[in-house]
Amino acid sequence: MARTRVKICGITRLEDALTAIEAGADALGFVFYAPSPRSVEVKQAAEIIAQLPAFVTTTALFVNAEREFVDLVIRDARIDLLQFHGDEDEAFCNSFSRPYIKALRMKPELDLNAEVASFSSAQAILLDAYRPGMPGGTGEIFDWDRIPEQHPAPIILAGGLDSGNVAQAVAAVTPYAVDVSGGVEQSKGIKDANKINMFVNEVTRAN
Ligand SMILES: O=C(O)c1ccccc1N[C@@H]1O[C@H](COP(=O)(O)O)[C@@H](O)[C@H]1O
Repeated sequence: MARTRVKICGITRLEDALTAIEAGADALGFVFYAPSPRSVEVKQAAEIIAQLPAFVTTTALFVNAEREFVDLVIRDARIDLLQFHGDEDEAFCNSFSRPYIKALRMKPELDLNAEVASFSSAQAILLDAYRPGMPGGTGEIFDWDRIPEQHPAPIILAGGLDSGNVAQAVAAVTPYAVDVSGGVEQSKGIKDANKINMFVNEVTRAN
């Protein structure tokens, strides 16, 4: 079985980015969604990213952003991958000069196979908890049994993960990667080094 990749999302400070990389994270996420408490300015993200070592994937998270804004972020920050967390359709997601992952929120009525099929150009599908009125970052888990054993695409598991449940999540779902934000924070937008280290260690232990 391939090693489960780890993405730490909601980075707002260089020290948190470097802590995550030192701990062994594969990818960092930057939230370009103003209502989020983890939202970053483009300049702020660009300055952090410019100081990162090689071989770390940088991800820009958007929620129903204007095309011009996505292009501006790509232009001004060294972004490797886009993450669309809103109601964007495949044509929009696939129209930029970067690969993308599409987040699907696990609404009770969601037809997962059909949704995944409608984003066949995505590099991976991120599955997150559903809470009405919140596009993500809920800190809540969902019923992992809803994910079929045969994954229709590479799955990034998200939603309420922390060092106390991530090993169980990896064992249950065998995702391509896990994504965490709130579970490794000391306060909104500020990461906790101990929590990051414990989280990555738990993923490693589960592999
Ligand atoms: O983190 C946010 O504030 C956020 C806002 C809007 C959309 C997505 C957001 N975060 C993503 O949500 C999931 C789960 O987060 P958590 O671990 O439950 O806090 C993750 O992919 C975050 O990147």
